[in-house]
Amino acid sequence: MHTSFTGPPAADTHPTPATAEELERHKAAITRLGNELRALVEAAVRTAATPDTLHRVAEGVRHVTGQLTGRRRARADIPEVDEFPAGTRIYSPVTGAGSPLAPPLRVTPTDDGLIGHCTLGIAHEGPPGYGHGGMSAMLLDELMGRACAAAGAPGLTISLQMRYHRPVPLETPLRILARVTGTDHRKSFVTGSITTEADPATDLVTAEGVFVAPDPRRVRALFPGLTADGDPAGG
Ligand SMILES: CCCCCCCCCCCC(=O)SCCNC(=O)CCNC(=O)[C@H](O)C(C)(C)COP(=O)(O)OP(=O)(O)OC[C@H]1O[C@@H](n2cnc3c(N)ncnc32)[C@H](O)[C@@H]1OP(=O)(O)O
Repeated sequence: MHTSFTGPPAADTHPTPATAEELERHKAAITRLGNELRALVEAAVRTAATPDTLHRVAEGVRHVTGQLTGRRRARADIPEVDEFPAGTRIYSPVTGAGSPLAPPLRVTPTDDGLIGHCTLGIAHEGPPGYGHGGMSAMLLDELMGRACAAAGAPGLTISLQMRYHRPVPLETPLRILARVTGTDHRKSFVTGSITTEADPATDLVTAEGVFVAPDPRRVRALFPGLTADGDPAGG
């Protein structure tokens, strides 16, 4: 089990979860906080509250933030609830239930790749009422990278070619697909697309990417939180 937190224990924290049940409890708590944070972010970018109210809320948020800064994981640590690189990434800005940045994208396998489902909010806006192009790239980069991992060749993006055919509507259920189309040594070639759930025949965004499984001699340096066999470090 990976011990992901460092620094002195604080009085308001609990010991690192060790059992599967405790890990599930920890995941549920992280997810609950993520849900509340996403609601806060969406409310913050939508509100028409007065400056006085915004100042008052900002004070409250500052107080809340102060409750989470006592005990932190180090930058490259892999959270113990994660299954890196192919499974749960609980703080991923794309799929992470615990990240206020993530829609979050829910990923399931298909016959030949992966499918993701999410709905973008006003916090992800580019053109008024539509998704930011960088969000589309982030959704596709993540799902295409996960498709490589699901195919047994986890890798990092070395190129991502985006094509924006039509704007991506906000507050509309989306369907994202990713599929590995070929491999060449450590390289995987991957395609992806974004459509709405309601009209899966109309591509809004498509992408072609190349992902490279890092040279095994470089993996340790790139990801110090992993052991040589690819499992999270820490016993
Ligand atoms: C455990 C996994 C966890 C995987 C964890 C997955 C998390 C998914 C996250 C979502 C996806 C991301 O955001 S990924 C983050 C964005 N991407 C990155 O930061 C990657 C930055 N790039 C790198 O660090 C490096 O290029 C690596 C590690 C990917 C590859 O380095 P390497 O292992 O030393 O490999 P190297 O021998 O140089 O290259 C192998 C082949 O790929 C080609 N190649 C390498 N880099 C490039 C490049 N930038 N542009 C063009 N081609 C390139 C080389 O020419 C060579 O082709 P040939 O001569 O054999 O033909």
